Amino acid sequence: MPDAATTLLIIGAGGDLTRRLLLPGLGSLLRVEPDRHVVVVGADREEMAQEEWHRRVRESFEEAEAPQETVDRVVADARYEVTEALEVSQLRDLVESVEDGLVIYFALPPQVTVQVCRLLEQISLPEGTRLAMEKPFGHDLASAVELNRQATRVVPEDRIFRIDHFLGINTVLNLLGLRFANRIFQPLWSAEHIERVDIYYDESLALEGRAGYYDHAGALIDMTQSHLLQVLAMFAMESPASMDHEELRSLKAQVLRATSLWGDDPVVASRRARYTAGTIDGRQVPDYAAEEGVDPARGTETLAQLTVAVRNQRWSGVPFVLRSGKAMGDNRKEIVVTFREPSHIPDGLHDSGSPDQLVLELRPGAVSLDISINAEGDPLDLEQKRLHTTLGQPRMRPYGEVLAGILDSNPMLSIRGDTAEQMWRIVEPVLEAWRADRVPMEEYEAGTGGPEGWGTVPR
Ligand SMILES: O=C1O[C@H](COP(=O)(O)O)[C@@H](O)[C@H](O)[C@H]1O
Repeated sequence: MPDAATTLLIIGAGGDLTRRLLLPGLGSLLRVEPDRHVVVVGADREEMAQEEWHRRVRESFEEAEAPQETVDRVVADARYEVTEALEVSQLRDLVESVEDGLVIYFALPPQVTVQVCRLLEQISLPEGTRLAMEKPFGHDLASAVELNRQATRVVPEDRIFRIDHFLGINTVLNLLGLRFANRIFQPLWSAEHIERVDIYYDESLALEGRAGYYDHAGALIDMTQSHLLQVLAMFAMESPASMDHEELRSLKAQVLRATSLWGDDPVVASRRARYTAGTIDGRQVPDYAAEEGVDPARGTETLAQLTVAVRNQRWSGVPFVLRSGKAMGDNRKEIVVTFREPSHIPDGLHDSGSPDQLVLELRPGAVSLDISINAEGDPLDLEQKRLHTTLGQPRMRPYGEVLAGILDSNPMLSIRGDTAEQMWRIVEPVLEAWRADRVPMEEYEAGTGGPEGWGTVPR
């Protein structure tokens, strides 16, 4: 951890993301590394009293259980600047008011981020300035290309940090250890032994007051285009020689370049649905179209399923099914690896009839192996049994891990520009097909497992 101070300048500091994720994430990092020297400067166009900013920072840090001494020190250095970031003179004043190593954190929608980047080009930034950007990076492939072009005119690519907090989730990072430090899995990790891979991120949460953002994004952009494709890349990439960030990011980019829609057809490869009124854990959830702030005419999906192929020698013919939804009955957040049938089962051995499966629970963290063994009775009668272990508690919140990387100038847990473009390339045909209504919008009752028949691989 470097001794030098970093200024974390959050543009869009008044928004929901700063309060819900960024400040608590930073607090959790300070819990683990209480001596870190960071000056938190919030900037937004709305007036906010310094006391109010200090209160928000303090509350978030305390909630994350950062030590009191650290909280007091960081709060004392923190400040808020009323700034219209789309005014170049105000932006210049803001940047010039910062003394120490600067990270500009765009807690803004992509359309605004690109405009601020354009203005930054006209401003002389302190040496070594880093940019950190929230997803989505652009709203389609063309805008992602433009955002990348614009951002790299401000600072070089290795100083741009595109945030994906899933890369800071311990169970996602654990894919590296599980795959590359265990002889037992290395030879099995290919189409020769694996029949299919399902990546689920079903949430029982519904809109939670986020219609302003979510109704424009939908499940596909909110989760699949970003987080789930990153999980897929971690799952399917080739083996690195070391944990070098450039190598890891290149291997992820390589696998995403090889990824395309199943059957090369968005109609075959995708499904979408929206929740209707229902009950989740005794809580009444209204029809999505009736949620506050939703424009029913927009036709936003709250559940998306995408089947993709990774077209290389390792994965040829294996479907990867990516699914995520809101207002689901279960918080099913896991990767299910289904192995092929054994090549031969001796006559007289009574198999369980169920395939071997490795289940990697992302939240909460656990690993299970479902295999056929004799549990009781006739020793030649097999049944499916689960070997199960839970993972330890994460040392900090995912945003804390990601922020540590940014503050230390280590891009390992952030998305490289070419990768962001690849993720849009994969989903863009689906978005077009959905806009043209070529894929029906299905419905599911809130609190259920989604429409019937999902989860099967399309033919
Ligand atoms: O980025 C997002 O992620 C969350 C799910 O991640 P979690 O760490 O909170 O489980 C999702 O609910 C949200 O809609 C999305 O924007």
